[in-house]
Amino acid sequence: MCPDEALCQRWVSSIREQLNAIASRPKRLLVYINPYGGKRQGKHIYEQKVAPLFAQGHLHTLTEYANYARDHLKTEAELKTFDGVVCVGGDGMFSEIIHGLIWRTQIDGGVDPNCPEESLLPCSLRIGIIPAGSTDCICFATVGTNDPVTSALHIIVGDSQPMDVCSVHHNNTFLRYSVSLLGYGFYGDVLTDSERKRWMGPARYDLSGTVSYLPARGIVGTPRDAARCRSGCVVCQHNGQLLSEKAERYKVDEASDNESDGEWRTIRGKFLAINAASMSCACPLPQGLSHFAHLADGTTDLILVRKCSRFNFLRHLLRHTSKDDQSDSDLELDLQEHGKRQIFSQICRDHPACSCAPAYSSWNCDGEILTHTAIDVRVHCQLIKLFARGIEEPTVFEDLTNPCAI
Ligand SMILES: Nc1ncnc2c1ncn2[C@@H]1O[C@H](COP(=O)(O)OP(=O)(O)OP(=O)(O)O)[C@@H](O)[C@H]1O
Repeated sequence: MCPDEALCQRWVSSIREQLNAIASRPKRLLVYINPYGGKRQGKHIYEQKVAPLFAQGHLHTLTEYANYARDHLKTEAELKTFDGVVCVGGDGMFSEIIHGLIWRTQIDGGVDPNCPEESLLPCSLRIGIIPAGSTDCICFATVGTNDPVTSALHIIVGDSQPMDVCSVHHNNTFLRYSVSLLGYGFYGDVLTDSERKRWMGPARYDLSGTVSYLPARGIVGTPRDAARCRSGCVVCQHNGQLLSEKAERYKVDEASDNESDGEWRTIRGKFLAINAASMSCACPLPQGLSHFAHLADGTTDLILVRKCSRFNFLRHLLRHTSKDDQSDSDLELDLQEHGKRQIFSQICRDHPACSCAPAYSSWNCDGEILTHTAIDVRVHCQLIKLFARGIEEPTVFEDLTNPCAI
């Protein structure tokens, strides 16, 4: 609102000028709206909050059934006529979009998505997420807030945030793509058995497993260096550059095998949980499974939780809510307090181990159950791009404890 019309016009033309100067703004978007996600507000959120901000000419579709958007992107969608794809929904809808888009990109480019060794082609269309689901974890991890208008503005100005994607195969069959958490044991059972609370008794497991992995080499950053992935993350930029140069070298010299990637390592044992976190998996609280994981550094954080007492397992889970990582000593001290120890002992007594429980679990792949146990996981560095710019650090204006800011 502005009483002075001339001033108002100056603002409008100034803003238009600025927007026109941004070359990366999308002109035509393909929008999928899940009317049934979260609190069933997707359509309302899009119509009331987002559509009025978008220019005319975008194509929006209400999904008609689960996997409608995925299948449409895989086959029918005229992708060449769009500059980006927007999903209005939650993490499940986002997963549909990446499955459709990645698959289509490989088929169009002559890459076999069923082959676990293939280097996948990056998707050229960026993806926007208008949060309208229940958890909206991916939106939070890439934007820093779950607000439809903020997300719409990131789309309008054409922001770009690269993101790693893991492909998951069983033998030579493609199973799923994952961007957040792959978890076997505890996190698989939370999904399948949450009502029966079987997960409360980790001692019931006797999950003997073999995990083979290729340690990240030559890149910067470790899961314990306390460098959080934030807007303009230098770790992601550096590693993305390094890995794409390496991929180019492989292309030139087909004869070179993966020797220079280093040696595979194998760990055998009994585990309560086997997790691969490709992002911090943080919601506003708790801080996430792997606090210092990066969105686009070409690696996934492997978290192996060996068989331990219930008490220690609960301590491990509680540490996810703290600001530091698993080595946080304050929390250790906290838990030594007599009262808390008593509470945990009570929980453990109330949920005794079930000796008849089967000694297998399921993989939880970004919230979906996988039917196979033996899987191959490969990280594809910066395979997709989002209309986002990563989580931004609070500016001085948001620091209300700073009197200058007020
Ligand atoms: N028209 C539809 N009818 C039924 N299910 C649909 C339809 N469109 C999409 N879906 C499915 O609904 C599921 C849930 O949707 P969505 O992710 O939007 O919300 P949510 O599960 O509440 O949010 P979150 O995943 O963030 O917790 C998705 O797996 C998606 O495949």
